[in-house]
Amino acid sequence: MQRIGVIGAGAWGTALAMAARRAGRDVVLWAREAEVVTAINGRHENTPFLPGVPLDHDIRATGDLAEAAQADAVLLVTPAQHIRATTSRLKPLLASGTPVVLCAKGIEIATGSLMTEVAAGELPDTPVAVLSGPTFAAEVARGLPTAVTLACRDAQVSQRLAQALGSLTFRPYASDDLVGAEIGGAVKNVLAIACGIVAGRALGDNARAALITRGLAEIARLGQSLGARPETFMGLSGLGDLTLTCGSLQSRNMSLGHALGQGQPLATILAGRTSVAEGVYTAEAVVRLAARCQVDMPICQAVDAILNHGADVNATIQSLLSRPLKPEGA
Ligand SMILES: NC(=O)C1=CN([C@@H]2O[C@H](COP(=O)(O)OP(=O)(O)OC[C@H]3O[C@@H](n4cnc5c(N)ncnc54)[C@H](OP(=O)(O)O)[C@@H]3O)[C@@H](O)[C@H]2O)C=CC1
Ligand SMILES: O=C(CO)COP(=O)(O)O
Repeated sequence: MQRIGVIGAGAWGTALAMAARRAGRDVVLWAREAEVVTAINGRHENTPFLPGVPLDHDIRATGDLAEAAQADAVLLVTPAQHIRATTSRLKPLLASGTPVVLCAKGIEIATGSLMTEVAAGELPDTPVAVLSGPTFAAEVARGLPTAVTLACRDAQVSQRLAQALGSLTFRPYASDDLVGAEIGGAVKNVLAIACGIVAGRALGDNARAALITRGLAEIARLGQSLGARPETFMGLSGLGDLTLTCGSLQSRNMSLGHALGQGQPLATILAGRTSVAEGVYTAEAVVRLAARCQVDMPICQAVDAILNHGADVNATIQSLLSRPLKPEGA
């Protein structure tokens, strides 16, 4: 797998392009916006989405999807709500058998589909993998040590992808639990908003630690109801990503929650941002999925109530604190 096509030149697609270059791969990076192509090819910086990070001069940005699709493997890194449209455009351009790695963290609002379900619908004969874990894009782009889960049903594909992307500072751990990996990545964004709200209300680190712990239980309950393995949630795509994203304002989701906690209206927060906070879109999808699976997820329900139903932050926190206590394992 020498040629890697990266579809989506946001912060994460750009960082993964850098990781693939560090692994010695030839990289073509597709961007939807011409200004991103120009910035990367001309100034070797993704100024709109990853400013201040020098990029490898051999990363070739393009606005031609076909060019990025002519690869030995494709990393799909557009935001979750755009994955279906992007895979639909990719389908006629992809050579048969080219592995597609799903790198977006979210659930499709319109259908409640996981990213692997979207890919199965649009690219039925394509081997897919899920890449997810504790990975702030700027740190990966700068070559700081990072480890991720790389889940794929086909162990050989997983091994080839890990060899293609792995390096001293980017360590893919193989798994075959795709559902577990993507549920962890999607739900942690909602929980990060909750932790941001707690931090923004200055409720303390004890409360944030309790929220992370109870939130991990919610992730595991939902994931296991969908057939995921419990041990996956103790791994990089579960506990690893949850603790990273719930512990740093580098997280777009946590920083959005922090602003909510400080009383800023959601519309005002979103108006001031160009980057995506997937939890804003995933919260409603998680609540609907949990209802279908008959799984109790009070923290995610609370975030959805605040984001989408005008619930008051203080009243929602009080309501969560007033819930009847359960045995710890429940
Ligand atoms: N940033 C990070 O640290 C990490 C992000 N991720 C995940 O990666 C995914 C991508 O996020 P990220 O790279 O951060 O994105 P950014 O917030 O950096 O940038 C937004 C991206 O969305 C793209 N976009 C906006 N509208 C559309 C559209 N209609 N069709 C296709 N693309 C569109 C933009 O492309 P354009 O400018 O061309 O419109 C741009 O690439 C998300 O699911 C995120 O959760 C995962 C791990 C780490
Ligand atoms: O997924 C990420 C880290 O693993 C990035 O988190 P945010 O999308 O909250 O910035």
